[in-house]
Amino acid sequence: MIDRFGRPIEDLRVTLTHVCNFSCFFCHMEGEDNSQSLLSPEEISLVAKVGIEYGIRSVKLTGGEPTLRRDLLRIIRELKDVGIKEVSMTTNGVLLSTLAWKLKEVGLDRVNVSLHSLDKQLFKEITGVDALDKVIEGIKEAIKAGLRPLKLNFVLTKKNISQLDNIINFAIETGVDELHLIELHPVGLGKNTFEYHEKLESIEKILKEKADKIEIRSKHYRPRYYLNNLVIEVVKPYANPIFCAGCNRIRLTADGKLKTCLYRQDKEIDIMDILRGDFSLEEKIELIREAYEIAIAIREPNFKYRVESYAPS
Ligand SMILES: Nc1nc2c(ncn2[C@@H]2O[C@H](COP(=O)(O)OP(=O)(O)OP(=O)(O)O)[C@@H](O)[C@H]2O)c(=O)[nH]1
Ligand code: SF4
Ligand code: SF4
Repeated sequence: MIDRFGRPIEDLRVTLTHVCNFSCFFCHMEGEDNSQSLLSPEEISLVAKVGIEYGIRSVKLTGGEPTLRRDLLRIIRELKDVGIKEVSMTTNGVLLSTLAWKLKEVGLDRVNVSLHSLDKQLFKEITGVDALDKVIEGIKEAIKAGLRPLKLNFVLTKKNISQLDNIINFAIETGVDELHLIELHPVGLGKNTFEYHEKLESIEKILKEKADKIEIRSKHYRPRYYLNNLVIEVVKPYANPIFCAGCNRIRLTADGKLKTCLYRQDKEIDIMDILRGDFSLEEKIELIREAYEIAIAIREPNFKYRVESYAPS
């Protein structure tokens, strides 16, 4: 089912918790307010299952840090059981070395791991935690366990731009499948730290010259540059109407809202009362269907017009 702008919903992005064991200075917290409430594995899988009727094929688990959920394995298993084709997770990687094989066993297909620096001191400055070695261990274990394609997330800022070449070399040597170069955006803490914003254009120019092959992904029309068995994907979500035109996702917040856009708190539908209300399963399913239909009807690209200059000078 497509929205008024011709965009399908295919991917459900689920915030499992707002708690995190890192404190990155740019954390966007998925555009959500901090909350204590948590949806249960059954509630999450019910929303996903109804979503399949509207086109949902994949689920991305995120946070906060999703590995802090004690019932993470059950959540993944239930999502696979209700028929979600691909379940992936975005993580800071610090618990991956102990969890990778268990995650694979219950059906997790792949992971994205954040890695913003290979310099220990800078890693700590960015994330607030002295955990670089542990994260590297986690990345290696996840590759061994077959959580692939394994993607590294590198948020480019003025603080870590000097790390980029090291990260590319590390990715190639370690057998990482993709490196995502992500632009800092002014959401969550990023609002107050946007002074560290760095444009990606000059890096993209070099990638264009060096790449063996260039592809455009249907999700967000993201460009993908092939370089020595590594795919470098450029993720420019801010003030980019092309990115929004290719947006195929809808979100389920930690406190039970169907959220139509990272940036929009005015375009979400609270379904907690449906999930926790005194209804039969059939009634719940019907009400969740109605919520999806409203969400699709009100969904719109956040950026519709090109903003040429948005970075602070
Ligand atoms: N504005 C906006 N930014 C997004 C969206 N999806 C991803 N991003 C940005 O991309 C970053 C990395 O997202 P991930 O969860 O690692 O990856 P993904 O976008 O699901 O991509 P794949 O795993 O490759 O499918 C996020 O932290 C955001 O900064 C989106 O729909 N809107
Ligand atoms: S690891 Fe992710 S969720 Fe945790 S603070 Fe960093 S950006 Fe935020
Ligand atoms: S509409 Fe644009 S800003 Fe909103 S979630 Fe989709 S890609 Fe992100």
